[in-house]
Amino acid sequence: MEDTLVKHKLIVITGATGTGKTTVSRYLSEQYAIQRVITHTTRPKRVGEVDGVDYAFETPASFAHNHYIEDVTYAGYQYGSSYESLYAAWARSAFASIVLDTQGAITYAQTLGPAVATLFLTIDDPAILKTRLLGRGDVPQAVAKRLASPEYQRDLKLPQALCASATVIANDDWPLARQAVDRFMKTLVAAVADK
Ligand SMILES: Nc1nc2c(ncn2[C@@H]2O[C@H](COP(=O)(O)OP(=O)(O)O)[C@@H](O)[C@H]2O)c(=O)[nH]1
Ligand SMILES: Nc1ncnc2c1ncn2[C@@H]1O[C@H](COP(=O)(O)OP(=O)(O)O)[C@@H](O)[C@H]1O
Repeated sequence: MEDTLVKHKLIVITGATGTGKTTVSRYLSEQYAIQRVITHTTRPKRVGEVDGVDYAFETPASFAHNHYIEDVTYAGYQYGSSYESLYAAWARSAFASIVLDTQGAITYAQTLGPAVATLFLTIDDPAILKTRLLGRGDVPQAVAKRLASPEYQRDLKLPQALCASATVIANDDWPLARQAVDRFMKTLVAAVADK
């Protein structure tokens, strides 16, 4: 494990629902060939989502069979990140990315230490998030349930435990956010090359 951590980086992307975590992880994959760590969930598939690409979709029974680095309950469903998925991503590229809630982001920062670089996404007016979720094609009842969850409220704010280490990116405007991601990547690549 020690050896693997020296040679690899994990970009943890966190923030509230709809702030653009998936958008950033797709951008990192397309622009920088950064592998996405596929996590597991019991929530129902949304329109357009593909099993094994967006998530490993599980039943409550099958969810229990994996080996998790951490797992959480978010808005009534289970989510977990497995060792198998992390190592599968790292086997294909030195950098990988994973999308987590803030609880998971704290666990990863504490467990993997300097191997982790955290991105926290924010938005100036959270009221816009509802429009984004509906625009994404989420079912209105699912959006209402998500926005009423304590996890949603919690993830709007950068947790104290990540204040010193996370890079905060405002995603009110995608072209500006994309530039901030590019600056973050430049710094990260330079830091790794320095070692
Ligand atoms: N801690 C943790 N959070 C996860 C995991 N997989 C997904 N999440 C987070 O669970 C939350 C809900 O994810 P999802 O249902 O896809 O909703 P979305 O954020 O609106 O796209 C998001 O904050 C995800 O980042 C995981 O394995 N562990
Ligand atoms: N800056 C932005 N302005 C407008 N829409 C955006 C922006 N960033 C992302 N989106 C859109 O908002 C929706 C939610 O983004 P997504 O990346 O799925 O968020 P998350 O993974 O954090 O829930 C998607 O339809 C996405 O295309």
